[in-house]
Amino acid sequence: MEFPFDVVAVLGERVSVVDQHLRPAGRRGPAHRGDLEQQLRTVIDELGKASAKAQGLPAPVTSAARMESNRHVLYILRDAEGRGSSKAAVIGFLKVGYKKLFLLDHSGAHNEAEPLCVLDFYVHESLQRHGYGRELFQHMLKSERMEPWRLAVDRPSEKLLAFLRKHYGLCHPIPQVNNFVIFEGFFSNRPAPQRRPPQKRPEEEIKPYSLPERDFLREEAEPPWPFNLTAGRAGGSPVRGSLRPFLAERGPRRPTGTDGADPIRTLNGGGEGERQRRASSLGRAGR
Ligand SMILES: CC(=O)SCCNC(=O)CCNC(=O)[C@H](O)C(C)(C)COP(=O)(O)OP(=O)(O)OC[C@H]1O[C@@H](n2cnc3c(N)ncnc32)[C@H](O)[C@@H]1OP(=O)(O)O
Repeated sequence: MEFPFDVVAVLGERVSVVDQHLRPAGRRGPAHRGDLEQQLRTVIDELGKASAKAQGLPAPVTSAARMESNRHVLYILRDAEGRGSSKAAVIGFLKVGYKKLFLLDHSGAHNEAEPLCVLDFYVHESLQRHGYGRELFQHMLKSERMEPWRLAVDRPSEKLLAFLRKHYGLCHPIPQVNNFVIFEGFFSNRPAPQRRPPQKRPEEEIKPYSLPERDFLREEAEPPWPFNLTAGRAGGSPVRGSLRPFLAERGPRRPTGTDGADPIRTLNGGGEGERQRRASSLGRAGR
């Protein structure tokens, strides 16, 4: 994907990491340069549009404005300097972020968790199946100190499911009632690597509970059973402290709750009647 400006100056590194401040680490030159900031916004908006088009979505789930209002991280991969075009080109991007979710384990018990989620992923059509997606994904895993089986994926496309199967052996999804997909190993007790605890940040506005990234694309307002039975609607759900401190203090982050609680908390196992309702609910789940 080419732009009428030098993306090397805009993005800096080959894989640039962008957070809500829209200032890629490693970019050369002054930190605040209006033209570079505007160009970065253009790059993010165009990538978001291309990804939405590739996935057949009615609207982009990634834009500069949405980045500013969420604690997500974008990994943007660019071409080598001077290869093909003197201005270099953008190859693709991967967007991740932590979300509070209710997830079902193998036994059908509900677990409250806050996993790192894959929210949007795109490689330019002309460059797919050349290993660039894997390069981006590997960079993200290393940077976030994350194992692939600990990720939740927001409504993965068939291409992404094939990608995860091929590169990470993720082929046994655990059925969920929301649109997130998790895989075998998500609930395993394999110890996660030690992470530096995040620094405290002032309280910020609390986001709706378990709100999938793409929910704004749907008209459906009511969360699926059984989550519509808890304290009212999504915004009224219980919240465990402030949201995870994010990239202002960028550094390794723990997958655990900020209150030190177990990151995956079983809510209930359910009785027989509940299991039957859950089974029928699972049958209704869609993308
Ligand atoms: C949560 C979400 O973001 S869901 C949306 C995911 N994004 C999309 O579907 C947008 C369109 N697709 C893409 O942009 C890319 O194909 C990505 C991002 C999914 C993968 O990036 P790529 O650079 O193609 O991946 P990479 O080259 O590293 O790996 C290739 C593997 O990915 C999978 N894959 C990539 N393209 C396809 C395809 N057209 N059909 C089936 N599988 C595919 C395959 O497993 C492939 O291996 P193979 O060629 O041996 O069959």
